[in-house]
Amino acid sequence: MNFVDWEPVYERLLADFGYDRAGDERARDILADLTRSGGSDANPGALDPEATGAFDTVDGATVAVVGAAPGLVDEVERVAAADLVFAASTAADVCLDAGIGVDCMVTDLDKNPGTARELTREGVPVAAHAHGDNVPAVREWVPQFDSDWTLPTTQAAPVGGVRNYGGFTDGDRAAFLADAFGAEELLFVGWAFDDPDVTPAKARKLRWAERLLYWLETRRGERFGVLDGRRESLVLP
Ligand SMILES: Nc1ncnc2c1ncn2[C@@H]1O[C@H](COP(=O)(O)OP(=O)(O)OP(=O)(O)O)[C@@H](O)[C@H]1O
Ligand SMILES: Nc1nc2c(c(=O)[nH]1)N=C(CO)CN2
Repeated sequence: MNFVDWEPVYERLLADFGYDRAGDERARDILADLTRSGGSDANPGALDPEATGAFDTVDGATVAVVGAAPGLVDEVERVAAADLVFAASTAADVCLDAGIGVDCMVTDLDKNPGTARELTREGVPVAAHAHGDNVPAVREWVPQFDSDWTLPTTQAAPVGGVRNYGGFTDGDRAAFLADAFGAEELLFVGWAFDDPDVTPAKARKLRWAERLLYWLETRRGERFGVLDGRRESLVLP
C-alpha cells in the first residue's frame, strides 16, 4: 500500500475513533527503535521481506485470511482449500490447536503475544503492529521475539523497517499484507461481522474491517465471498 493512498483512509479512521495520530507515530518510532537493524542485542533488527524473500510464496497463492470469530473452531478445516494461512491474533491458536500450520500471524499483541513469540522462534513471520494504545505490549513483547521473523508494522507513515501495508484490525491487515505480496486469491475463514457477543467498541472495529475489505476487493477488482449480501450497506472508506 502506497501511504499516499492509505493516508486519507487513515485520517477517517483517526477521526471516527478519536485516536491521536501523534500517539500512533510515537508507537511506530518505539517499534522502529526496538527493531532497528544494528546487530546489537538491544536493537536486533527485523524481518526485511524484500531482502529475505520471506513472503515470496505468497505471489500467486491462495491465502486463507483467518479471523477470530467464535465460529472459527467449527470451520477452520476450510483453510485446507488455501495454499497459505495468515492468521489474525487468536485465530493462530485455533489453527495450531487444530493441527493447522500458520504461515504468518498478524497481531497488535493485545491477546496472545506468547503465541506470536513462539511462532517467531519457530521461523514463522509475525507482523507485529504498534499503535497509540499498545505501547506497553510492544515494549514488553517485541524484544522477546526472534527479530529475524518479526515484521514491524504501523498504521501511520512507514519509517525505516516499520512497514504499512494498509488495514486496521488484525484480520483485515492480514488481508492487505497478503495482497501486498501478490496473493492471487483471498479466502476468508472465521469471520463474523455481526457477532452479537462482541463489545460495542469491537463491533465498531469490525464495521471498519468490513469497510476496508470492501475497499480492498474493489482495488483488486475481485469479490470476496465474505462480503456477499453485505455490499448494499457498505460505503467505501
Ligand atoms: N466476530 C469476530 N470477533 C473477533 N474478531 C473477528 C471477528 N470476525 C472477524 N474477526 C477478525 O479477527 C481478528 C482477530 O480477532 P481477536 O479477537 O483474536 O484479536 P484482537 O487482538 O482483539 O483484534 P483487534 O486488536 O484487531 O481488534 C480481528 O482483528 C478481526 O479482524
Ligand atoms: N490507536 C489505536 N489504533 C488501533 C487500535 C487501537 O485501539 N488504538 N486498535 C486496533 C485494532 O484493534 C488497530 N489500531
